Amino acid sequence: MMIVLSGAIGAGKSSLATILSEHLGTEAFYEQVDNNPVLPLFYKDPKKYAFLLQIYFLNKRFESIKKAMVQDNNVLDRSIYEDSLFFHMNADMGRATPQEVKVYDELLANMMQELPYAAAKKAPDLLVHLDISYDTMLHRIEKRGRSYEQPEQDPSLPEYYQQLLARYDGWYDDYDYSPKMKIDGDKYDFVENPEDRQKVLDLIDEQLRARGTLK
Ligand SMILES: Nc1ncnc2c1ncn2[C@@H]1O[C@H](COP(=O)(O)OP(=O)(O)O)[C@@H](O)[C@H]1O
Ligand SMILES: Nc1nc2c(ncn2[C@H]2C[C@H](O)[C@@H](COP(=O)(O)O)O2)c(=O)[nH]1
Repeated sequence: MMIVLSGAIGAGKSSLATILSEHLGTEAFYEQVDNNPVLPLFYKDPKKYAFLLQIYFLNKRFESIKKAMVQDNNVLDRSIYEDSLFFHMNADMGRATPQEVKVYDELLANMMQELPYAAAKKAPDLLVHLDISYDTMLHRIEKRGRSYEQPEQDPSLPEYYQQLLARYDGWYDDYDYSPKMKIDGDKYDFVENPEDRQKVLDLIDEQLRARGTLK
């Protein structure tokens, strides 16, 4: 069983990946963040580092998907399908050149052809999208405390976060690589509240059972 999680920054993907993998007895595969040397550089100088960061993420994501595919059961914290959303938004903000966009889009398309998803042999069994409001996003980013993501470090970040959330709405509506479901990340505190956690796990189990993925 392969489950992929999606959602904006601070939506709760890593937290839910841990909870869900423990619940299902599967392995969680996390995005490369704390040991990512390019991420702090990107936040300091997005125009200079947007393309490099994107290549870094794409390479790490591909590596992680290859490792995940070796296991039969896994949960992936963020899907490869969201990478392009981030990069195109940054490009639209003038942080990447049309040539960089072309190279990236072609590289992504090439790499996607190598994934078993492409042959529809092993599309994810379910995409679980964590939907959050802007206020929740800011609160969670603050709670987690990565310094380079804090709006006090850079007054342009609130606008960046708002744009990102707005793009996610359309992205989720258009996503059609696998079955999908949305969880209200404002409503359920699956990190601190055991009842909410159980409700979220029940919602996911229900979707997996309905599709015969979970007996
Ligand atoms: N549903 C939730 N309710 C309360 N706190 C949450 C929830 N989801 C995540 N958090 C908290 O928000 C912060 C960001 O969560 P994280 O799982 O790292 O998000 P993501 O991986 O999507 O960026 C963490 O401090 C986490 O404990
Ligand atoms: N420019 C991009 N930034 C990205 C991408 N994927 C993740 N990120 C950033 C956003 C956060 O600051 C951090 C980790 O994201 P979480 O949602 O896991 O907190 O990395 C990307 O493709 N491009």
